[in-house]
Amino acid sequence: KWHRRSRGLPLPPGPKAWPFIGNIAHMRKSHPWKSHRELCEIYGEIVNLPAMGQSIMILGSAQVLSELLDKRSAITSDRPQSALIPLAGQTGNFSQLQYGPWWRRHRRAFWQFFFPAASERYRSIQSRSTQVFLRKLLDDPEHVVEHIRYSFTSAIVKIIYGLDVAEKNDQSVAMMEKNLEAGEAFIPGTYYVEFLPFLRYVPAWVPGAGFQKDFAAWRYAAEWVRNVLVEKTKQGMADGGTSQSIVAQLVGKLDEEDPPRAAEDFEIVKNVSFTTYEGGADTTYSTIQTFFVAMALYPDVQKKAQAELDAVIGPNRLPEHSDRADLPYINALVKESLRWAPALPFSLPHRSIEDMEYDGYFIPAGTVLLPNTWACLHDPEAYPDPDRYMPERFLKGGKLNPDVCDPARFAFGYGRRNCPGRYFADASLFLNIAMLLHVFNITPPLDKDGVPEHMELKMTSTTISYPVDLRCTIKPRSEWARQLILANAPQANAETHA
Ligand code: HEM
Repeated sequence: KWHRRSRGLPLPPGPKAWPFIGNIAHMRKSHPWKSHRELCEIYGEIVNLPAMGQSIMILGSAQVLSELLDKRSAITSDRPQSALIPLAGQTGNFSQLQYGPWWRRHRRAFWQFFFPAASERYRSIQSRSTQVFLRKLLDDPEHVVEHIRYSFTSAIVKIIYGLDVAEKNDQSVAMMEKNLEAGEAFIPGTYYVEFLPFLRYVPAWVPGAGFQKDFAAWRYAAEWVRNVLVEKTKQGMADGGTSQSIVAQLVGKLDEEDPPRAAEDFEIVKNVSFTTYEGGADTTYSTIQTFFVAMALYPDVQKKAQAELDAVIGPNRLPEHSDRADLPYINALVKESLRWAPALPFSLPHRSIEDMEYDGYFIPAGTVLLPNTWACLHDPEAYPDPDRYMPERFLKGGKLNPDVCDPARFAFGYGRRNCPGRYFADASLFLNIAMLLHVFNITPPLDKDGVPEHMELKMTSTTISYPVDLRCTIKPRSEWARQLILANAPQANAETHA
């Protein structure tokens, strides 16, 4: 039967697999995108790496990604269904849904608010949250990580739910943060229940089953975010406070004449709002953090960017979205920040739903396809000297060079599952980078004697990867920059609404 299915074609090559556990050791390696690139150097652009009875293949080149995930997207856009998804409360996260009509309804509901023109509607909210971010950095530069988080959360929660987030002790933020922690469960090999699903039935009191407590807390947080925030928006719709939000618009379209359909659509409202925060939070957060590290390590790049901002914007105002076309170097910085240390180095796994052939090899239906995004963005042929942060690689004659492959092509994923929030994310990155560099100098951390400390880029080995060390010195460029921040800082929300 196998011979008929495969038509005698071999599986792609790969390292020798152990009986039953297969290549699980390869899956559990730290920074697997680096070790998997080494495997591709030995075996080729597609490597067979079965583990625990599951067919798994690494896709390690731009060519194979384009052929399998973009061109054959109709049969490679499914997701593997891990036992961890329901355990961690992520059943409502549509980025985890199987390819099919139910996923498509979610994606459509999302896309109507985030296609390129729709994404422009959020520019004033993005500007406001970035201005608050500048003010927070001015007052308290030590807590840059918390300020990045607050800036993104306040913008996205306003857009999705129409709610204001308090600066401190906001219950919604605490719950969303707890829910994001569930991402840890998906780091391959963290929990054995991923490979031995029967473990999910072991009660929490059994020695060694402490993981059940982690999962219960994540499930609680996920359900809280899915239900409570949507209810708050519905309450706010009565007095108009939240009526511009995505949730309010989706709720307004529910067909009350058809209760079963309305009930399904309401589930989609809850899932889409939940996924918007999950999809955008850690990714944008990671890329902005990477940008801070790059600026501290590459002062020449920073100076060039500031020279461009001085010439185009000047000292009397902050950059805006409408300045984008006049700021090619800043645009190059956005691209290089997405490339240098991608937020999702391994993207998200895809899964094939039909048998297929590629380059003389057989790829059976049900294979998990792992895209090595990091390897493509660090391919020395496409991006010479890839470990160096060098925005100039995207420029020619002072303009963006269309001949250099846009990192967005890899960083935002592939085919029908590619990131539907990419236009929103890109606008957010541009505005943050332009505003930050216009008013701040970012340099390495100083020791107690004021001497710059050693700094390097080290990324976490997690699905969404971010810099391990973000200590840097952030100071206003001069008195005019300080005044500009103060003059533009909107009042942040001091009260908790929860
Ligand atoms: C720098 C920022 C971002 C990066 C690098 C990024 C990257 C990605 C990647 C690699 C995927 C998986 C694609 C695939 O499976 O092939 C993805 C999926 C997704 N992203 Fe983003 N993303 C970012 C920001 C955002 C934002 C701001 C939002 C929401 C406003 C968002 C919403 C989503 C959603 C909903 C999915 C799931 C799509 C699906 O499965 O159909 N992302 N993103």
